[in-house]
Amino acid sequence: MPVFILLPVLALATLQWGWPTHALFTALPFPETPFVILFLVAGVAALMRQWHWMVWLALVAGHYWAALLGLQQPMSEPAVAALFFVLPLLVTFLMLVLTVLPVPHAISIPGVLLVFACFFLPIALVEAPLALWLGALNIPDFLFARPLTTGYVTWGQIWWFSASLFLWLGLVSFRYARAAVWGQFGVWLAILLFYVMLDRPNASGWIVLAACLTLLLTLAYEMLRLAYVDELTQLPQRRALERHLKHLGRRSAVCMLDVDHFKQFNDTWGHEVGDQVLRLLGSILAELRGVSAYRYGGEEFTLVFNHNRVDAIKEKLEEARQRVEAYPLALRRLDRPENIREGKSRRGKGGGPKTVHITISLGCALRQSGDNAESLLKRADEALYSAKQAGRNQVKMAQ
Ligand SMILES: Nc1nc2c(ncn2[C@@H]2O[C@H](COP(=O)(O)OP(=O)(O)OP(=O)(O)O)[C@@H](O)[C@H]2O)c(=O)[nH]1
Repeated sequence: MPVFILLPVLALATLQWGWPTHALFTALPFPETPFVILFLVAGVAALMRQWHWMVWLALVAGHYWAALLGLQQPMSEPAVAALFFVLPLLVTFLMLVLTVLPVPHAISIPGVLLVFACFFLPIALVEAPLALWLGALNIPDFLFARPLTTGYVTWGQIWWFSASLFLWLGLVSFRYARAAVWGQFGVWLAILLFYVMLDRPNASGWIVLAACLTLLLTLAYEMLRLAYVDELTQLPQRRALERHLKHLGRRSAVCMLDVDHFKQFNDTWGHEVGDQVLRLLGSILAELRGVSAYRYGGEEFTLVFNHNRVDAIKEKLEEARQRVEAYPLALRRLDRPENIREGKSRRGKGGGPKTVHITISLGCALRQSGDNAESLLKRADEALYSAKQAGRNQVKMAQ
């Protein structure tokens, strides 16, 4: 899980509380540091074609500018207190919307408009008569009360932040456990931290640095996954396998496996269902303990064992074969009727979605003296070929 993406924010929070007077926090290298860092990260994101981060960078920049313009005066001024109350609510809301809804490409007209909106909306709040609006809304007084003797955070903000925190935790743990959402969560945490450490020197600048570092880590993690992880099955792909094979121990084994009659399966059920099968196979292989699974390419997968105990290897491969064979694959989507009337007439006639079963063949080679990665894979491939010849749905060990 890419939790480490939150490290910059957690480190800043820890340092701020542990060593609030540390020289690091007394000054930034130069006043424009946050904007320079924002442009640098935007440059890296553009170089990597990760345009979706532009909207987030615009929002962080807009928030920073709004904080510089509106939150540098005493909190006793009603306009400042109102901005302090409303700005985090707006930014949190925008961040949640940007995480949940699809964002247009940043180099399209809607994308550019969104980048501008995310930058200027927080700044526009500085000029808006917020104190007047809040007064007209008849918000209960206790929401403006401060529960802590230090700092300025109000009960209203605490409620809002807590509700948002639950939403974020739901997003990162259930629907999307992707690095991008952890990065977005990290940026939000950085903004949250700003309101807690508002009275510290250069708080707004340090928050921008923490948010930018979070985005950089997210970018690095996303790029690493792009290079090493197969998008369809979520297994490490061939490049990762090659690295593993380079450092293979003397006692090891490699197994090649592929789906039986997969061409026929694709022709019968369509490529999309074929993809569904590969995804399922990926998740079954990923769950096997004591073995590293890779997508070799197409419908071929590779398993690498860091030992050469034949019985244990055979048992594990047999376990994989049986699990795949026993798994009932529901063909819900393709079984869906062409028109509504047909669908209605079928309903209630029982049966549920059609299920199919697939099988795999496996060939395994134990590493022998003089074997290199290439020869080992070749022998495993030959064993796979003999499993196919022997009737498929079985395990064969190379001689
Ligand atoms: N859906 C889907 N199909 C793929 C993918 N990669 C490769 N294939 C298909 O896998 C099939 C492989 O077919 P073959 O190599 O002839 O093997 P097979 O039909 O499985 O026959 P045997 O291996 O002898 O049992 C081809 O039809 C490819 O199009 C993929 O990512 N998705």
